[in-house]
Parts: sequence; structure tokens; C-alpha cells
Amino acid sequence: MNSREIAYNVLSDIEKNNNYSNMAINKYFKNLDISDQDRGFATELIYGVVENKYYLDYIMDKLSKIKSQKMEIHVKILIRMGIYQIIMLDSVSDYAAVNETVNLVKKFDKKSSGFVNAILRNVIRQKETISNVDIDDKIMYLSTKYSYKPWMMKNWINSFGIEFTEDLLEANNEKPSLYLRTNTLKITRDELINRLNEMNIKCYKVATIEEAIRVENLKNIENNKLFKEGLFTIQDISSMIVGKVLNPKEDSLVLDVCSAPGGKSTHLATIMKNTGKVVSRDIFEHKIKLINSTANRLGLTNIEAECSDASVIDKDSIERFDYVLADVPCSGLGIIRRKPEIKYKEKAELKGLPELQKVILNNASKYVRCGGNLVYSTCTIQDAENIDVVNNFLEENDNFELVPIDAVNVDLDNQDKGYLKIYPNIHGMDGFFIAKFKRVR
Ligand SMILES: C[S@@+](CC[C@H](N)C(=O)[O-])C[C@H]1O[C@@H](n2cnc3c(N)ncnc32)[C@H](O)[C@@H]1O
Repeated sequence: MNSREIAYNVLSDIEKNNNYSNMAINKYFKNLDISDQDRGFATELIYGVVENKYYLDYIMDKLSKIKSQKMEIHVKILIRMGIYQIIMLDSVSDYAAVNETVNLVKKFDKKSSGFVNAILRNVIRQKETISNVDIDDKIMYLSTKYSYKPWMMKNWINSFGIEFTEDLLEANNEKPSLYLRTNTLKITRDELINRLNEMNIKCYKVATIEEAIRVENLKNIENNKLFKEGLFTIQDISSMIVGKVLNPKEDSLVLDVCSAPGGKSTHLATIMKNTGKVVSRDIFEHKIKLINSTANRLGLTNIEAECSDASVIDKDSIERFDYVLADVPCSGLGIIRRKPEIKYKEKAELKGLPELQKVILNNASKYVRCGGNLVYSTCTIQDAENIDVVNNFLEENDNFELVPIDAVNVDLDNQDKGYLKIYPNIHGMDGFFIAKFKRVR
């Protein structure tokens, strides 16, 4: 199977089953014996088509009598793939983009090959003008150009203003860097960099986090020898900042109420140098084994993973913990660079989140002993799920106060007030919100 056919299969899976691209890619690529180059090209094609879905359909609709909404799904996916290669991928010649796409169409649906061929040839002929978005309404213009649900554009323009929104949209189109978190229980950052360099992997130290390394050309991570040895884990800088903000002392008792797959739990357990205990909970039983397998790989014995619903109060945990983390389920609007399908979420899908977040934060606070710390975090940039939840919590809980965050210097406007607002366009990291409280009574 060639890389375009693989990309087509994955895109069909994403479109028909509403799957996340990263999960669909992992599922398909797991058992495929293909070169790194083919893997890279297929991945680029998959993400490119998902990220630009509305824009590609807009171009398609300029040229086709049958509008994209009425088109058979497999034909639409193949045309999107072709247009993406012609308009947005410099590394592919127009000739190859058309021929390879038409060959694929013939494989799945002979009768549509003439139709697809005609559209793609027209795209090439009108390449200079066809790529323009000719829409006056600013919301619809941005929604089409950057491929987002219109409600998101409206919401962001209202919250951030037009300039910031366009900046954010540009940043969300960039490929996120890959970061490793050194497993400091087993190796120092410098030693790990040496070992990675020996494998010809380019490494750069990250100033904000002492155990973080930005890497280039690290492929096929799960089969990497050093990964299997548990010398590092993959985590974005924003997520590492959450661990740093909570910063538990050795021998503490820590509770992570929404912890799967265990990125932050394992960080907290490492910060404590494998002492004390981190109780890592998640509502989904099948995710508990992900936490355990990462903890095992990293050589952590201070993690206890268990299935539990954070929206239901656990009487046995009340006032038991020195530190509690509530890294709650959220809309994910800060991690669009990694999960582009979030751009297409309906407003209604996200409506209930602030209520759930309030309940989880409120419950989590009950488990903190007097003098202990509580951290609330999300990977979204929506005030309704962030600062509004925090303010609501403070109004109802006068035994908690926000405390200054001094572990990192990333949001100088707010960190003295006890929270961080992290944006991809300002900080070059996943969009996150992190608030730190202390139980004072
Ligand atoms: C943002 S993710 C957590 C990521 C994790 N902290 C990490 O760093 O790897 C939110 C998690 O909350 C879990 N979750 C959703 N609803 C929950 C609930 N009511 N109780 C506990 N966990 C829940 C989800 O399964 C998901 O794994």
C-alpha cells in the first residue's frame, strides 16, 4: 500500500467514525511496515487535509457542480487530498498530485475518476486565483480560510479581538515541536542529550523547564531504545509546567483526580523522586492501564492508579491529601495544533463542560488538607472553562486562596495573581490555563 492510500484509509476512518487523527494514525500505522519517508508523507497528508477541511471544500465548491456537502464521502476525501497537494504542498508536483489521486479513485470507484480528474486539472489551471477566499463577512472569512466552526471565530473575536484571533489562527496552523521530559530518576538531561545525539537526533535544551528537551527528527518513538528503557517521556511544555506549578515535596501524598494517560501524574511522581504516593484516578477503566504501563516503563513505584468518577464526592478522601491536581476534561481549544478536529466541534457539544469542571474542582478541593495545595488546569483558552470556573470556586470557598506562581516565568501579567494563561501564538506552546490555590483554613 502506498502512502496516499494509507492516508486515504485513515482519513475515511476519521470522517466516518469521528475519530481523532492521532488515534486513527496510531491504529493504522502500528502494524504497517513502511519507510519513515512514507510514514512522514502520509502523516502530513492526513493532518493537512483534516486541518484545512473547510478551505479545501470551499475551493472544491468553486469548481464543482455537485457541491461538497452532496458529494459521496470517498470522492470528497480524495478530491480534498488532491487539492491539498496542489495548493498547499510544495514538495509534490501538480502532475503527481493529479495522477496519483486519479489512480486511487480508479481503485475505489472507477466511474468517478473523470470527475475527479476534471476538478483537479481545473485547480491547476486556476491555481493563482482559486486559492483566494472571497468572502466579506469576517467571521465566515476566517472560518473558511482557517477551517473552523463559525461560532469559534465569533467567540474568539469577541474575547480576544480580531488581531489576536488572526495571530492565534496562524499559530494553530504551525507544526508543534516535539518535547521530551527527561526521566531524572534514571538519567540527567545532559546525559540523555548525549545518548540521543549518538542516534543522530537533534536536541535543544528548553530554558523554562530544566528536564525538558526539544527534539527534531525523532521518529517511531515507541520503538526507540531509550524510550523503551524509560529514559524519557513525551510531553508538551505547558503540561510540564502544570507539574512544576504543583511541585510536590518528597514523601507527600498527592491526588490526581483526572489523570489518564498519566503524563502529569508520572511527572509529579518523578518530582517527588519516587517517594510518597501519587493516587492517579480516572473515570475510564481502560485508561488505568495506560497510567500503569507508563509508570512501569519509567520505573516509578509511587503511583497507585484507580478508577473513580471525580464528579462524585469520595468521602474517604476528604482532607487526606497534601496536594491535589484537577486537570479536568475540557474543550481542548488550546491543543488544536495537535488535534485539528477540535476545530469542528459544535458549540452544543461543549456546553456542559463548565458545569462539570466546577463540580470536579469543588470535589477535588475537599480532598486537600489544611495548608495543602490545589491546582486546576485545562488545555483550553476559553475563559468560561478557566478563570470563570476559578472565580466561581473562590466565591463559594473562602477557605481557598490563589497563590503566586513562581516556578516558571511565562505569564508575567498574571502569575503573581495565581494563574497562568498560555497561548500558542504568544508562548509557542499548547494553550493552557493553570491556577494554583492554597487551602488556608
Ligand atoms: C485532560 S485529560 C487528563 C490528562 C492527564 N492529566 C495527563 O496529564 O496525562 C482529562 C481526563 O479526565 C478523564 N475524565 C473525564 N471525566 C472524568 C470524571 N468525571 N472523573 C474522572 N476522570 C474523568 C478523562 O478520561 C481524561 O483522561
